[in-house]
Amino acid sequence: MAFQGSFLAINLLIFLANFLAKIEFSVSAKVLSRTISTPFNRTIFPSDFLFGASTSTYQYEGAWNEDGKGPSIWDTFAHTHPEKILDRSNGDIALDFYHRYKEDVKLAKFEGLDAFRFSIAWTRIFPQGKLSKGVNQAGIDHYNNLINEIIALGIKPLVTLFHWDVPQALEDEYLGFLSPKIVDDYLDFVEICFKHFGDRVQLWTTMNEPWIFASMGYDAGSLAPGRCSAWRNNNCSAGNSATEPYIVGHNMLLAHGAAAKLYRQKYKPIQKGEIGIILVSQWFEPFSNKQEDKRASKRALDFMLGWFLHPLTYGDYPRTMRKLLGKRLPKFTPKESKLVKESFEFIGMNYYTSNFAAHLSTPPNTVNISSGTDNQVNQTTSRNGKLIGDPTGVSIFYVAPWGLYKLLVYTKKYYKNPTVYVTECGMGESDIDDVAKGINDAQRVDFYKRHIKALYRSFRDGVNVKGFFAWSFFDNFEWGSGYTQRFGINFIDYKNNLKRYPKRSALWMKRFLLK
Ligand SMILES: N=C(CCCS[C@@H]1CC(=O)N(Cc2ccccc2)C1=O)N[C@@H]1O[C@H](CO[C@@H]2OC[C@@H](O)[C@H](O)[C@H]2O)[C@@H](O)[C@H](O)[C@H]1O
Repeated sequence: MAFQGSFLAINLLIFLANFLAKIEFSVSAKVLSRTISTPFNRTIFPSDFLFGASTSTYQYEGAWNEDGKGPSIWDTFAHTHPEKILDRSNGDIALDFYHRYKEDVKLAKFEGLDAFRFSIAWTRIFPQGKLSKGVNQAGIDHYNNLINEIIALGIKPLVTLFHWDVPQALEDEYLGFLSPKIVDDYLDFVEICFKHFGDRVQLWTTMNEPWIFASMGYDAGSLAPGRCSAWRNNNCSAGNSATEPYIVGHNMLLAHGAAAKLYRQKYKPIQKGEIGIILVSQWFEPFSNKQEDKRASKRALDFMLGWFLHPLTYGDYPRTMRKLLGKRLPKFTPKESKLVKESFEFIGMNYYTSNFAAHLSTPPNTVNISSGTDNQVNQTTSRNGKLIGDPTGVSIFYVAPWGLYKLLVYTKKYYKNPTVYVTECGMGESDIDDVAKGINDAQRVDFYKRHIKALYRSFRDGVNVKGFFAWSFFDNFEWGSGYTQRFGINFIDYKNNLKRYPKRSALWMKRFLLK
């Protein structure tokens, strides 16, 4: 197998890692004393703190039409809109994780991971999206085998039930999450998962990043299903960037609430697991000490994190959204508000980068309206000529570990200190094809050292954080960027049978985890 085939390479890498790690772990006491005592390894966190790595179906599995799987909107989107993918690629094969998961999970074990996050493809379970159109036993078998492989190696599965791959059949029938009809079909799907996998899965998340799905899929039109207003000129066949993101976000919250209610009433009493939802936010640093910029920062956080976490915590959208959006923002009925409020045991938080937030002096655009500008914030990545953080291979991401700390402390302060798992955190490089260059990811080692220290500071300051998952376990299909961006702690050689190679960051993680 590819992993065994590169075992010699790994031994050489371990030697390199040992040499480098002696440098990287001997962080000077002065530097650490300001934040944490030496040594810098997992023992500074509680023994049950989970360190893991994250993946997702469409970005990893491939086998897009194998073993009875039906098409998702991502299969359709990537096949019909190759122009929206930087390298015109798709996830038909991806990393072939569908067939190679046994060796891949063994690599996760080798690297010392406590937990492994993956998502379940709705259309492997319901090829036509709904129970009445048939259950695909081969899909159930696949995820049973994957979960059994993970458990057998003593690793904890953290399962994402929906990572953007809506069944195409439901998009065709009623436009997917634009319709409240999806709640019942989603509920049938998650119930099959609870029933068949819940005896071994203790950490469930209902969906990944509703903010990105709603904003990129229905405002920008850059991700599936690729809907947007005509004025965006983004080759969208239909859509309304001013209203559809909020309709979709609302139905996602209702679907989440219904799933959480089902789990808590019917499965949790027996299976004793926990259910949450995965949100994403940047940190928004006020551009200046001016009150208007501090208000802009709060507004930006309301429109990205609060859009979902405020209803989940308090039962309604943030006041700023209500005030600025008026009728464009759906209302919760009393029953819906009750369904959504406190409908989680933990929050998954995905963090990548920070922006400066400044008051927008120009009046809002009242002609070409989009959810992306509704917050009336001028977001920048530099201030007075100084970048917000070190640049990375992804033009919109800068290294800002302090932003993770601030975001977590903000969540503690404004959202009742929920239990949090950082379910994605990572950086990307671009235009790397050479294995030797790709595995020597010194910046990513520095990225993880700095972000785990920031995480520790938040933990020490009372944030109820329970885990940290790297995005991503492997380089993978990065949506609109295709395979041009690499976020993995393990390298994929796309030019040589998708061979896997641990990067320096994976070997650093292994030593940090004392494995
Ligand atoms: N990155 C995010 C959201 C970050 C929000 S911050 C900012 C806002 C925004 O529109 N984008 C672009 C974007 C677009 C699509 C997906 C992700 C990110 C941002 O990165 N989510 C996670 O990002 C991971 C990395 O996403 C990459 O981020 C950089 C983009 O250039 C690239 O296309 C995307 O795949 C995905 O692989 C995971 O599936 C997804 O859960």
